[in-house]
Amino acid sequence: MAELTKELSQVKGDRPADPGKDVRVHPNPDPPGKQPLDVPTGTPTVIVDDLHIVYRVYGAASDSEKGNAVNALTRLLKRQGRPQMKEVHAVKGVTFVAYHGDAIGIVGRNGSGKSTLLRAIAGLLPPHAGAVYTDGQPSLLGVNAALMRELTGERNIVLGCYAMGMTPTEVKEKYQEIVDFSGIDEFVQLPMSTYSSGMGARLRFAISSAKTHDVLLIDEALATGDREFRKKSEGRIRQIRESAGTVFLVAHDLRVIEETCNRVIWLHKGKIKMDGDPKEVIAAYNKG
Ligand SMILES: Nc1ncnc2c1ncn2[C@@H]1O[C@H](COP(=O)(O)OP(=O)(O)OP(=O)(O)O)[C@@H](O)[C@H]1O
Repeated sequence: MAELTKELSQVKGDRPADPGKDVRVHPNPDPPGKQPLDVPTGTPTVIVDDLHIVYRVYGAASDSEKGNAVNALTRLLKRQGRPQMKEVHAVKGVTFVAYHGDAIGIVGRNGSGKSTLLRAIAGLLPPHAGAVYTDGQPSLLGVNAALMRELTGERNIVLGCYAMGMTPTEVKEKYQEIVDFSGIDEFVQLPMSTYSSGMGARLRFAISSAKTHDVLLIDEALATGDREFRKKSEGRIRQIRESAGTVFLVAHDLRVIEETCNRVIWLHKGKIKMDGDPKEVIAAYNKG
């Protein structure tokens, strides 16, 4: 771990000092015998080092109890609760380095750990083991701009922009652009509870992408928009990449990934099965 941290600071040392940036580290104690990650030179934005994420579900039935009425009755008669704790090992030793300008698509079957990985990079889930190092503040689309259903689109835009750290002047400058990009028109004056799921997703994307992000994490947000909005969103993602950010994109629509990303990571049962050129990885994923 110390080796990795040293190498990261050496890589950062090659670049001009940027006081606005920081390196956030979400480490956990190394498992014994772990080898340090071999970090290639360049300008990494995210380093995921042998990351393990484990969910703990309290009160969950163990496998032997599932659907077993006798067990349920016995527990009831003995006045036993269900204290069992079940662990779900969602991400199992994932390691990779993302660079400035990367747009990385993450593919995998349902339950393979895609959303969990994004949430861990965003710092929303603590590692069980391993670590995530990020250069700057990662933003998970739709979470950082925490929108409130009972408030109007207008209020959500203003609050969402403030939540992302914009100044009042920046909010004023960006407001109309966000409304136009989202395409929600006069609905902006109505509470978000009146929006369709597609409209909500469009507004969320418009707010979140109005700010230049160091690391933008997008989880299926493009899936709900229509074709026209998807095209606009892809253009916005390209802009973010060009402004030297890094984008992670989870989408079940492989066309979106292929058209938007320069690299694809295939997760299978919590592990990386393949990491590389979008065409090659998607072809292998479609076969396997
Ligand atoms: N809050 C949670 N509590 C317990 N287990 C969870 C939780 N969230 C996810 N899991 C489990 O972790 C594993 C990975 O889930 P995750 O949502 O990351 O997969 P995914 O690849 O994003 O799936 P999908 O394509 O269906 O969205 C699954 O086994 C899932 O059941």
